[in-house]
Amino acid sequence: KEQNVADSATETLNLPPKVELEPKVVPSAKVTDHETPAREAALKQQRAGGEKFEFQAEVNRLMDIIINSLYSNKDIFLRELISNASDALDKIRFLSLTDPTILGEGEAAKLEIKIKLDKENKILTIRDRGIGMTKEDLIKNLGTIAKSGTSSFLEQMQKGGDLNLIGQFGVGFYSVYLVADTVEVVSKHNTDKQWVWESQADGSFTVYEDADGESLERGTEIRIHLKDEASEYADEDKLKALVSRYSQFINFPISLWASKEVDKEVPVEEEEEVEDDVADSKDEEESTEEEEEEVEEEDKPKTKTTKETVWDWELLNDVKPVWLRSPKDVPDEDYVKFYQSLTKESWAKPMSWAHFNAEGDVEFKAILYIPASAPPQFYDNYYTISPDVKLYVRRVFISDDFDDLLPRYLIFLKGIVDSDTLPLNVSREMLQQHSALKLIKKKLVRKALDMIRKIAEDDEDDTKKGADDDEAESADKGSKDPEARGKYAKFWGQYGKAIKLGIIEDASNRVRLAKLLRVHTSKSGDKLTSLEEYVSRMKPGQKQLYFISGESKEQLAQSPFVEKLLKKDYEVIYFTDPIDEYVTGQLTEFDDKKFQDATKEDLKVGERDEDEKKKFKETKEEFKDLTKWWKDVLGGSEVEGVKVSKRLHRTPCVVVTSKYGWSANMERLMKAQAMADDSKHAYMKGRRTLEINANHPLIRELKAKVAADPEDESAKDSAKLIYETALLESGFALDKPKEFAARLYEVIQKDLGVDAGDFAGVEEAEEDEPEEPTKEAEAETPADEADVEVTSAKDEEVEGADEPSKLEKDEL
Ligand SMILES: Nc1ncnc2c1ncn2[C@@H]1O[C@H](COP(=O)(O)OP(=O)(O)OP(=O)(O)O)[C@@H](O)[C@H]1O
Repeated sequence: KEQNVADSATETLNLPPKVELEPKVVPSAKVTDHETPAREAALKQQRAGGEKFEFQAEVNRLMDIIINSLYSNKDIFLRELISNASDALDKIRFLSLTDPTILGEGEAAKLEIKIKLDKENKILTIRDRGIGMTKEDLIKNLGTIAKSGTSSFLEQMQKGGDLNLIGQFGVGFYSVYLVADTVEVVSKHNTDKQWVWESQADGSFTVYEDADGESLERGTEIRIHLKDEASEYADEDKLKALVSRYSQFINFPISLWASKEVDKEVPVEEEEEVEDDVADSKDEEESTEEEEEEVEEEDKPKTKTTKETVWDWELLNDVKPVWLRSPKDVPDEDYVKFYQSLTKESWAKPMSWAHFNAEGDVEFKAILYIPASAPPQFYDNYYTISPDVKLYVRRVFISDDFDDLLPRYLIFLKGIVDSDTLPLNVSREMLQQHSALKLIKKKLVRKALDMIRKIAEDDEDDTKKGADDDEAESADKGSKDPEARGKYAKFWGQYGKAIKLGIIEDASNRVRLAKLLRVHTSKSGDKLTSLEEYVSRMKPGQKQLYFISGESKEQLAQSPFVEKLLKKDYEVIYFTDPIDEYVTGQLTEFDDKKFQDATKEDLKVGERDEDEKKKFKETKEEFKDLTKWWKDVLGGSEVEGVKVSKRLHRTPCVVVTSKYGWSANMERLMKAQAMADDSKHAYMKGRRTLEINANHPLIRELKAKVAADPEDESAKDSAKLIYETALLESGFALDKPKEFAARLYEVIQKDLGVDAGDFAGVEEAEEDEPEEPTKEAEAETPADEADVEVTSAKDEEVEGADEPSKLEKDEL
C-alpha cells in the first residue's frame, strides 16, 4: 500500500521515477556520522573558525519569549519546519521549470523531505532537497534581519496572544527553540558552498563552512538537539503521529527513518536441535500418526521464526493533493484540515467552501474557501490587501499572491487553483498576460458567486423548514448544514460591503451579485430581505422598486419623501450605507423592474385613475400663480422650479433632485469626504425642485396671502423659510445658514412679542462694553462683588422661571 502511495505521488507530482530501495537491516537508528568523535572534532575546529553574529534585537526578544515560554503545544515546531521545507521545495521546482538541470540528477533530483531521529543523542534531523540557502541567506534569513511580521508577533505575544500563530507572522523557524537548546542548520544552495548556521539561542549565532560534513548536494538539513524537557520528541511513534498530522497537505513525500519488527525465518542451530531431540524422546509413548509427518519434516532444513528490527524510510503522507481527489471522496473534515494547513490557522473553520473541476476551454481544479470572518480592517485596506489563492500549474506551485485570479471584491477568498491549461515554462509576467487566465478568472468568479448563493439558499430552506417545524411543534430541524440558519446573515455581516463593491465594479456579474444583495425595507423589520423577496411582495401594478437613502432606517421611515408610498402600502428599501449611493448609481434595475429613488423628481406613486389625473390638473392650475411667484422669490439659481407634489401627505414641502444628479444624501457624503473638492463636482449636484403639498393648511394660507398682495414682504420671508426648512428636512445642508437663522429668529421674535427696537439696546450695550476689561478695571472690581452680581443674576433667573413664558401662555 505504501508503495502504491509513493508511486501515485511520483505520478501526480511529476517527480522523477522512484528508485527502488531495499529495506536496510541495520542494528540501530544511528545513521548520520555527525556525532562520531572524528566528525565532532572536525566540527569543533570549523566552528572555531566560524563567524559570529548577533541576533537582531527584535529577533532576540522573540527567541527569549519562545525559550521561556510555558506554551504546552510545542508540537507546532514540526509543522513550521515542514512548512519551510515544503516552501523551499516549491521554490526549486518552480525554478526548474525554466532550467531543468537545476535539480541535478539521481538522489539530488528527488523533491522530498526526510526526517530522522537519533534517539541516543536526542538529535532530530529534518532534511529537504529544496532550494537551500547561501551563506548570505543564512545570515539574513535566520537572525540579522527581522522579518516584517516580527514586531506584530511580539505585540501579539505581549497581549497574551497564542504562540500557535507564529507561522502567520513569518517567523515560524524560531519555534524550533520550543524544543531545542542547540540548532544547526546545514544548507547547500546551488550557487554556494555548504554552510552551517548554529545557535544556542544565547543572543548570537555562528556561521561556518561545512567542509568535512556529508554533502547535501542541495537543500537544507536542520539538526535539532532536543532539550531535556522535550525528550518526548525522541520517540519514533510520537514523531510518526506528528509528521502524519502536519504533512497531510504537503505536496511532497515526507518519510521518517523508522524501524519495524518483521518476522524472519532463521535456521535452527545445532544445540537447539539436540534439546528438541531430548524432548522428543520423552514424549515417545505419546507419538501417534503424527510420527509419519515428522519423518517427512526431518528432510527439510530446520528453521524458526524470529522477530527482527528493520530500518527503512517510511512514507507518512498521501501526497495526492486534496484538490485532485474527487469531491465526493473528500470528507468535510479533510476540507477543514486543508483550510487550516493553507491558512496556518490550526483552529480555524471556514464559513463555506467549493471544490470543482472546470473542463472545456480551460481546465483547472480549484477549492475556494470563505473564511469565517473578513480580514482585519478589510475595507480600509481594500485596495492593498494581498490575494490569498495559491496558483498551481500542473501540480507545480507558482504563486500565492497572483493578482489576476480573482477580482478585488472577492479578495477575501482563500484556496487553490491548479490549471492544466496554463503553460509551465513561462515567466510569471507572461503567465499574467495569458488568455486562459481571463477564462479561469471568469469561471472562478461564477463558482464563488454560486457558493455564496448556496449559503443563502440553504439558509432560506432551513429557515422555512424551521418555520414549518415550529408550526408543527416538531423538535427535528434537521438541515443539511446544521449551522445553516442565520449563516447568510453572518456572511452578509462580514462580506456584504464586498458584494456591494462587486455590484459597482463588476458589470458582467451585476445581476448575479444583485441577487446576493440584502437590504432593510419598510416591511422587513429588523431582518434583511433580498430583492427577490421584495419583488415577490410587490403590489399589483407596481412597476418600480422604491428606495430612499440616508443615515438610518428610523430616520428614513420618517422622511416626507416616503409618506405617500408608505400610506399606500408600497414597500420602500432603506439604504443606509454610504456605499449604497454608488450601488444604486450602477444597479438601475432588477428583474426588469427599475429602481426608483423616492427623493427624485420623477417619482410616480402607483397608477392614478382618470379622475385623480383630472383633479390633479385642476389643483396645478389653481396653484399656478403661487408656484410661479415662489420660484421668483427663491431665484433661478436656487431652484429649477416649484411644483405641486404628488408624493406628500402631511409635510408641507420637500426639495427633490433631478433624476440624473446627486441625491441629497450623496451631496452629504461628498461633502464629508476630506479631500473632496466641491467645485469640481458642482455639475453633479442634482437640480433642485421645490414640491409643495397643495392640501397643507400652511401652503393654502400662503396662497391666500400672495393672492391678496404678491409684494407682501412677510409672505416672501415665509416662502423662503419654508423652502429652507424643507431643504433641511429633505437632507440637504444649507448654503447660507446665516440667512436662515436670521429669518427663523425673526419669526420667533414675533412669536415671543419681542420688539425689533429692543435690539438697538443690545447693540448699544455691546458698543459700550470694553472688549477686554483693563487691568485697572479688574483691580477696581473686588472679586466678591462680581460673585454677588452673578448670584443675583442667577436668582433672577430662578425667580423668573416660575413665570410662564409668552409661548407657554399661548399654549395654556
Ligand atoms: N528549509 C529551508 N530551506 C530554505 N530556506 C529556508 C528554510 N527554512 C527557512 N528558510 C528561510 O528562512 C526564512 C525564515 O523562515 P521562517 O520560518 O522564520 O519564516 P517564513 O518561512 O518566511 O514564514 P513562515 O514561518 O510563515 O513559514 C524563510 O523565509 C526562508 O527564506
